[in-house]
Amino acid sequence: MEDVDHLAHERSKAQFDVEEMKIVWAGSRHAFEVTDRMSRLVASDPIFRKDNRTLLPRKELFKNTLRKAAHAWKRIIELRLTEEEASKLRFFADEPNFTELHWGMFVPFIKGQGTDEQQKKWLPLAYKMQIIGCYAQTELGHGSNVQGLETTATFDPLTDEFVIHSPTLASSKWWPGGLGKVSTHAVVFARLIITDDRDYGVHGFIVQLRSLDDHLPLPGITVGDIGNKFGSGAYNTMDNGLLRFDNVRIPRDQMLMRISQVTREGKYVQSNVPRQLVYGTMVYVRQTIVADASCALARAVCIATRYSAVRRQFGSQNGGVETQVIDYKTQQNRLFPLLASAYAFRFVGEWLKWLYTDVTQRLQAKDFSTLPEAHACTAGLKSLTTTVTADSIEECRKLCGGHGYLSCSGLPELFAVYIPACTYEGDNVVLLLQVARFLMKTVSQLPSGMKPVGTTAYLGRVEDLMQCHSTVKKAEDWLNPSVVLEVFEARATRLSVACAQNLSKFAKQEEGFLELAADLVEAAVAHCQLIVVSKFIEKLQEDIPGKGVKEQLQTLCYVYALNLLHKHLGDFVATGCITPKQASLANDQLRSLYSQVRPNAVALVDSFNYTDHYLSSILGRYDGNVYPKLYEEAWKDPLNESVVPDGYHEYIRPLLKQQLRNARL
Ligand SMILES: CCCCCCCCCCCCCCCCC/C=C/C(=O)SCCNC(=O)CCNC(=O)[C@H](O)C(C)(C)COP(=O)(O)OP(=O)(O)OC[C@H]1O[C@@H](n2cnc3c(N)ncnc32)[C@H](O)[C@@H]1OP(=O)(O)O
Ligand SMILES: Cc1cc2nc3c(=O)[nH]c(=O)nc-3n(C[C@H](O)[C@H](O)[C@H](O)COP(=O)(O)OP(=O)(O)OC[C@H]3O[C@@H](n4cnc5c(N)ncnc54)[C@H](O)[C@@H]3O)c2cc1C
Repeated sequence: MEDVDHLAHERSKAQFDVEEMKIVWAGSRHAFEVTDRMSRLVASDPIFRKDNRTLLPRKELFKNTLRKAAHAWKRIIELRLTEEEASKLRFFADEPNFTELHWGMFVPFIKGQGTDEQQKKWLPLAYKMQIIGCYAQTELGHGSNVQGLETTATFDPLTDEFVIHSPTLASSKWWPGGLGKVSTHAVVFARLIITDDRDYGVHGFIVQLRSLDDHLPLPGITVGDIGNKFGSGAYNTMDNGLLRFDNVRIPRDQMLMRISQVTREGKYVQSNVPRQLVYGTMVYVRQTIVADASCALARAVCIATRYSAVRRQFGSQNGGVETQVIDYKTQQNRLFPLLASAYAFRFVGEWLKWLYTDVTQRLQAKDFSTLPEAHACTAGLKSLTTTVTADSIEECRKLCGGHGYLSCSGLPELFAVYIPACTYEGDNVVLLLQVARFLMKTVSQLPSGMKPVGTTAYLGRVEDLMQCHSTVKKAEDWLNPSVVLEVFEARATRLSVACAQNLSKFAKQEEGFLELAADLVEAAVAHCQLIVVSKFIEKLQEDIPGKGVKEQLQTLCYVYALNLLHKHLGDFVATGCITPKQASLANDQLRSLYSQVRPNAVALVDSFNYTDHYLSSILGRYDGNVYPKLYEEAWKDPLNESVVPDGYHEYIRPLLKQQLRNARL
């Protein structure tokens, strides 16, 4: 097969230093080097092959995942990889499996909620994978409403134990990843009941589920997989599980006791910390999901951009070549905002990581003041970025036309793997309602002179923002960060204030919340979009080296903001932040920005530095050699192993003969 770069011409048009942009995308030179090394290590190892995933029956698929996870662990030990390198290796192995929950939730939960003694006991076992853990919170009948969980943990003072029990079918644990077939232990969320029969609400407990000798469930435990999920391959590599307890006894010291304790005498002692800290692992994971959203979106956009540059339709003159579909303004209008969103989510993800680290340090110093904001930001940005990413993967599939529907485009499996992100770690609507509560609380405190800080600081300028009008007079006026920021702040303020005013008309605030939920969600989205826009603008204040790199990012930042403005025109115009004329100027400016993105588009997706192994897409191949490889791939399908298909003699031949006989009659 020829070895040429079909996209070389595209790459030659780039107006910026791609190698420097790769470093901006990775976050630092060090991060770039680690990511690059780990992605190549995985790509060159045949055990991490994944091109056959969608064709394997579930049992084989699952066994193969176990094999890969074991191999990944072996390589991590052999190569003495650091925690950072190991997590990148798992990321590029690119197959959801139990280790995500072990490292991503079980370990962080013990770190966050365990006492020093508990950490000393459990963490070394978990770090060496001598035990494998999962996070068992959700139940068959209860997911979003954590306070409604039914599993009980009743203290027995006679034996100094907790008795873990599933009182109803609805209380069966349902969904935890890694639970179905692998985990030996789980962090179990259960209602704490003490001898006085008082219910102290949900707490976390470490429960051993399976024997460390023969992997059989321990007495009183019923455990299994919940069954096949959406799509082929995809998330079916994960053993999401079900779990029931029949009066299972665990020692008292297996309740995670950093936040609250039960003494030997059965006394409940609450540390001087907010009870919401029991939800801390969710805050941590939501923050990581935002960073993952930019990776998944970038992956889909990389495939769609490269393919749009390869694919040609219409426009041939005098027998010449047809037009590259990336040159159509409609294609650009659908694709370039997604490219801009990938970068926007990357930077807001970076900032959220900083916010999370900051709040963690404050918590250690017993400063809980920024916890509500950290909760609102992680919940809101998790919701916003996963919703957009899930929708955008599907849009990228459509941008690739018919070929996008082939498994080997990589997009169907990516979509199937990604969409549950809109549900897990908090349903996206439920999370936006949490943001709305935070906003309503902030607005209600304004009259008392309370100065909002952090991401709600803009609400402190409520009087100005309720009245301001954009000064834009010509299209280029939109290319000004303060002009853009002001309209996003004004829109978010006006939507929040309108909700607060409407809420005040209800005698009972909770009734108002239920009735106005749809408006509240819109106000929350406006607030979250403002955060993303403002963090992109802040990123551009940094010193960014490399020829043309900052200019490209500036262009993408305006594409991101002006496209949002165009999509939510109703909000911006109805709240009087901009006039219809200014909206039309924004649209003119957006079109002209697309022309600036166009020559750089392929280089901008090259800057993600994804290997062909990670992309697993023929349409998104680095060399753009799409048609020969699609042709080759078709012949690999098991259906093409024989010229005449199995079933011909039973079903096709008799049918044809019957039709022939009928025709003769
Ligand atoms: C092609 C192949 C590709 C392969 C790719 C492979 C890569 C795949 C992608 C990456 C994979 C990433 C791994 C992810 C694994 C997923 C694992 C999933 C795990 C789970 O889902 S675990 C279960 C998660 N469950 C939830 O999130 C439940 C959601 N519900 C809640 O969080 C709460 O119940 C609530 C927040 C909705 C309500 O809480 P509560 O009842 O207590 O209610 P109130 O509303 O009354 O709140 C009281 C006050 O507490 C504050 N609060 C609430 N939560 C928090 C918090 N977390 N932190 C701080 N404060 C919190 C509220 O704001 C209230 O405050 P107020 O001041 O009193 O108003
Ligand atoms: C792939 C996957 C992996 C998972 N992994 C784990 C895991 O490892 N551990 C674990 O414990 N759990 C896990 N979960 C469970 C997950 O956390 C829950 O599914 C999630 O929290 C949503 O809860 P739910 O399913 O109860 O949805 P529901 O709350 O029943 O939502 C159903 C619908 O009702 C709406 N709704 C609910 N409440 C409200 C409200 N107050 N106002 C307005 N609308 C509302 C929602 O928006 C949604 O449209 C996983 C789920 C999936 C899909």
